[in-house]
Amino acid sequence: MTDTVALAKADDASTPVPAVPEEVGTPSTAVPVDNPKLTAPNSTDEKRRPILPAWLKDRTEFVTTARHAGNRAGYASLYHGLRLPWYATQLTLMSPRGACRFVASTSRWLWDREAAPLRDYAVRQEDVTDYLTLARLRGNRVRLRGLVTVVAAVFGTGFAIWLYVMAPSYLYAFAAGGVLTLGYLGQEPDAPVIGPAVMRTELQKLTGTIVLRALGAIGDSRINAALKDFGNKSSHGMGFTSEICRDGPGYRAELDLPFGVTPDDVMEKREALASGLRRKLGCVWPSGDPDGPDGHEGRLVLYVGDRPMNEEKKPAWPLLKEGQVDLFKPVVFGNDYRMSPMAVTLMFAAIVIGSIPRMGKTFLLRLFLLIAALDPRAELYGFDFKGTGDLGALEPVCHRYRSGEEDEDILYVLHALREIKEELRRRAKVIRSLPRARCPESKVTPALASDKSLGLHPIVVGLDECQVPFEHEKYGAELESICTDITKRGPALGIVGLFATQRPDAKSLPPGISANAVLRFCLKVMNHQANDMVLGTGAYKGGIRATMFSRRDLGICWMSGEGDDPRIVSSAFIDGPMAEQVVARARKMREEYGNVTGHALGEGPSETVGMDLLGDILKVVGADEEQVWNERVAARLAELRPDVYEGWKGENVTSALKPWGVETTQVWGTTDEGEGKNRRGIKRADAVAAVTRRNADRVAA
Ligand SMILES: Nc1ncnc2c1ncn2[C@@H]1O[C@H](COP(=O)(O)OP(=O)(O)OP(=O)(O)O)[C@@H](O)[C@H]1O
Repeated sequence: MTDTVALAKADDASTPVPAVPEEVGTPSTAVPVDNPKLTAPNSTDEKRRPILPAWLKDRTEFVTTARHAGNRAGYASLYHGLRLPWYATQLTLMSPRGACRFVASTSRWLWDREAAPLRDYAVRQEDVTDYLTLARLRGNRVRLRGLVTVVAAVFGTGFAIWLYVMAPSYLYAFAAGGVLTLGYLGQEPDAPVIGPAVMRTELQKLTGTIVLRALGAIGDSRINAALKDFGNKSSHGMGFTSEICRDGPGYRAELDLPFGVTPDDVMEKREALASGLRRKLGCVWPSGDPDGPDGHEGRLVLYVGDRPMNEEKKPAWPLLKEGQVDLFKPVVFGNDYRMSPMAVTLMFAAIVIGSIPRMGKTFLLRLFLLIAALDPRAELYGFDFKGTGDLGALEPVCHRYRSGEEDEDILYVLHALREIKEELRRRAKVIRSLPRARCPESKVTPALASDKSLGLHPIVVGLDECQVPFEHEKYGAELESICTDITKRGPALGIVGLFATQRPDAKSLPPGISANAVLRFCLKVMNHQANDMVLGTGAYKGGIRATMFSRRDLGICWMSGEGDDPRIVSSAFIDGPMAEQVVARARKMREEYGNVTGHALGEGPSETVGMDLLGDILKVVGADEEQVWNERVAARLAELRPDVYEGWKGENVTSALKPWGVETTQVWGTTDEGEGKNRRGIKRADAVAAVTRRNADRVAA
C-alpha cells in the first residue's frame, strides 16, 4: 500500500484529491479513500426551531416584554393626550386646504383624469382604435363614478338631515370628525401634525454580507482567502450554518470558520470586528460553540447586540424583593449580553474577584454576601479593608464584621480567622466521624448543612481589598496561611472564601489562593498578568481577556469556574439602600431560623481562639516550677506577646484555660517581698496534660 492518500471533496466523491499538495510531494498513485458504500453515522443532528418564541415561554422574559410594550403604550398615550387640543386646532386650521384637496382629487377621480395622458397620446398618434377604446372606457367610468358620487351625496345629505332632527349632538360630532379628517388631508406631507412620541434610531439589520465584511476586516489571511472564494465550490470550509436571527436584544449569527481558524482568532480581533460591523465594541460578542449539538472548534457564534452591554437596561435582580437562597444551588446574580439570567453556585468554591479600582469589585463581593445572607443557615464574615463601610449594610446579618485597616481592625480579623481555622479543624473531625451513608463524598451536603446539631452550616467569608491584611507586617503571614487553608480545605468543609482585590499580583493574591480558587471574576484589568492572576494561567492566551472591557463596563466581568466555559456577565446593580432592603429581609429569615449570632448581637471574636495559649504558658512557666499564680502567668504572657496578652489579669488566664480543661486552684507561692501566700494559680503538670490531649485530638482530626 502506498503512503500517499487521496481525499475526495465532500461534494464530489468521484474526484480523488491529493492530500499532499503537488509542489510539496507529488503522489505517484492516488488511492481513493472515500468508499461510496461507507455507512453513514447513526446519529443525525437535527436542530428544531422553537415553536413559541423565547419571550412567550419564559415568564421573566414575557413580563419584561409585556412591561416594555405597556410602558411604550402608556408613554405614547400621555404624550399625545397632552397635545390633543393643539392637534385639533392645527387640523382645523388646515381643514380648508384639506377640503380643496378633497374636492380636487374627487373631481379628478370622477372625470377619470388619470387616463387623460393616454387619451392625449392616442390623439397625438392619431390612433383611432385606441382613442375610441379609451373614450368608451372613460364614458363608462364617468357614468359609474358619477352615480356613486350622486348616491353618496344624496345619502350623506339625508343622513345629515336625519341626524339634525334626531340627534343634533351626533351631527356636531360627525362634523368635527369631518373637519379633522379634512385637516388631516390638508397637512404638509413632510410636516405631519401628529408626530411620533418616541424617536427611534434605526439600527442596521445584521446581514450575512455585513458579517462577512466584518470578518474580512480583521486581517486574517485564512479568512480573507476563504472570503475570496466564498460562494464558489471551495470556500475553505467557511459558511453560515443557520440563518441570522434575533436573540434577545440583538442578532445571532452562526458560521463555520475556514479550516484551521478558531473563534479565538476572531475574539482576539474584537475591535477590528466591531469596526467592520460598524457597531460599538460593547455590542460585539464573538464566541465559540464547541459543545453545541453540532458544534466544533471551528464554529463561531457571533452575537451583535443592539446596544452596548453597559448601556442596556439590566433586568431587576430576582432576589431583591423576594425569595430565599439555597447556597448549594445556582443563584442568579446577573445577566449575559442577551440579558438572559446568569447564575452562580457559591457552595464548594473559593472565589477571587479582581479588577482595577472603581469597576464594581466591592459591589460584586457585597452581592455574593447578600446571596449568602438570604440562606438563613449561612454564617457571614464580612471584612472591608478599604474602611469606607461598603459592607456596612450587612452588619445585621454578619457573625463577624469589620471595616478598616488599622492594627486593631487587623487584629479583630485575625481573631475571627483563627476561629475559622479552629472551625476547619473541627469540621474535618466531624466529617470523618460521620458514616459513609450520610457523608458519601467526605464533604458537606445540603442535608448535613441543615442539621443544626452538626454545626456544618455554610460559612461565607468575604475580604474586600484582601491585599491589605496579607501585606500586614506582623500578622500578614498568619492571615495569608489561614486564607490559603480556607481556599484549599474550606470548599469541602462548607466554608466559602471570597477574596477581592484591586491589585491582582502575587503579593495581593498569594499563589495558594489564586491557584486554588474555583470561581473567578475578572472585571476590567490593564494587562495580561493581572488577567491571568485572576482568571488563571493561560486565560489571556485562550482569548479570555478582561483587558478588552472599557472603563464604562461597570460590573461587567469574565466569570470562570461555573459551567464549562468562561462567560461574560453583567452583575446585578445593587446599591447601598437596596442592599439594606435585602438584609432586612434576610435578618427576618434568620430570626425565624434562629441564626442571629456574633456581631449581629454585638459580640466580637474570642481573642483566645486559635492562638497557642497552652504553648505560650509552657514557655513562660519553667519546667522547674510546679505551680504558678495566675497573675504571674498573665504578666509573663504580656511580656512574651504584648500584642495578644497586653492588659491580661489573673482572671483572663482562668477563663482562657477553662475550655482546655485546666483547673485553676489556690496554690502556694511567695510574693516579691518573700511573703508566702495562697493565691489562684495553675499547676504546670495540668497545662502539660492539656497540651498532650490537644495534640492527640489534632492528630485524630
Ligand atoms: N453591577 C454594576 N452595574 C453597574 N454599575 C456598577 C455595578 N457595580 C458597581 N457599579 C458602579 O461602579 C462604581 C464602583 O464600584 P465599586 O465600589 O464596587 O468599585 P471597586 O472596584 O470596588 O472600587 P475600589 O477598587 O475603589 O474599591 C459604583 O459606584 C457603582 O456605581
